[in-house]
Amino acid sequence: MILKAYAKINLSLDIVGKRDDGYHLLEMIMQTVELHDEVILTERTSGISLSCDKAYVPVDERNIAYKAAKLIMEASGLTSGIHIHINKNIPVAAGLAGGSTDAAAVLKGMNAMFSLGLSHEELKALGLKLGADVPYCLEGGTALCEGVGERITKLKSFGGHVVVLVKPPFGVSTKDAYGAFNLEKIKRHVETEKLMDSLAKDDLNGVHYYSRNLLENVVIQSYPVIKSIKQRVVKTGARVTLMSGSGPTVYGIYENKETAVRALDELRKNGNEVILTETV
Ligand SMILES: C[C@](O)(CO)[C@H](O)COP(=O)(O)OP(=O)(O)OC[C@H]1O[C@@H](n2ccc(N)nc2=O)[C@H](O)[C@@H]1O
Ligand SMILES: Nc1ncnc2c1ncn2[C@@H]1O[C@H](COP(=O)(O)OP(=O)(O)OP(=O)(O)O)[C@@H](O)[C@H]1O
Repeated sequence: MILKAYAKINLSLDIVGKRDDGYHLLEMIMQTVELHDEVILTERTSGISLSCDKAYVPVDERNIAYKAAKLIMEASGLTSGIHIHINKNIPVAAGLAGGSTDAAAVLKGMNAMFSLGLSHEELKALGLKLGADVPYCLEGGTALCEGVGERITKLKSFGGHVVVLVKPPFGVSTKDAYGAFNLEKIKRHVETEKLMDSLAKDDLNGVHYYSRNLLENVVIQSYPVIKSIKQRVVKTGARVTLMSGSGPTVYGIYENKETAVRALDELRKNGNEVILTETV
């Protein structure tokens, strides 16, 4: 079974509280982009094995796709085994939910492949055990995500917009990004309702005005280059520019493909990985 595991960008990320276990309560708008990993599932007699076309991705129990297979096997009592192969196209530790989306694909794929009969809600509950972004990855599209990310409200699709992703040559740990954040210092939160209105009207001026990510400033403190990448993305004509998730990927949303294509060479300087994609 071959599955497409799509990346996401954050059109916003607001932090509204903190749980006793250290997890942050969020209000964020997530958007799927066309960029995806390919996850190939093959039945084997027993056990779990994993391979990946990129050497820097772990292929043992540390891989979240491996953990997803283990979890769904335990939850369903499945005795057959599985081989997972990942063709990795999504940059790693990038704020694009690369690992979470592979895990979501394994949960969804194995449920279908072995007719395990788990409901969508049951899959989401299993996904949440693996990571806060997994329930959204099972859903996809344009969505408001609350709680730690698991309370999902589907929104009118903001699909069809041209996006350029700019990933500088380093990763950011999600844990460190949240760890550096101080809620008491925040004076102005994201105007999520207004952003949702702008998205529903496909109003790029409004999206530009209201899209915000509260992790952006804390991550820029450690990696100031993210700020200059944002400025460069704006200069190439992007209508909306923001850091995705816990970073370091910065994205630009462009009015049309021609402007985006012209931006690619300029943004590729300084060792950045640059990917042309679109919202879906
Ligand atoms: C930054 C985002 O990608 C935005 O969508 C997510 O909030 C992160 O989701 P994720 O990578 O699936 O996160 P997890 O793997 O569950 O958690 C990694 C670490 O991030 C922090 N974390 C994560 C989610 C959340 N709502 N609050 C947090 O404080 C915790 O310290 C946790 O140990
Ligand atoms: N299937 C996987 N794909 C990519 N990275 C994985 C995978 N499984 C485990 N990892 C490890 O997880 C870490 C985070 O990578 P990932 O790409 O999931 O981060 P991210 O894009 O920032 O995710 P998020 O946006 O959900 O925080 C990396 O250090 C990587 O080695």
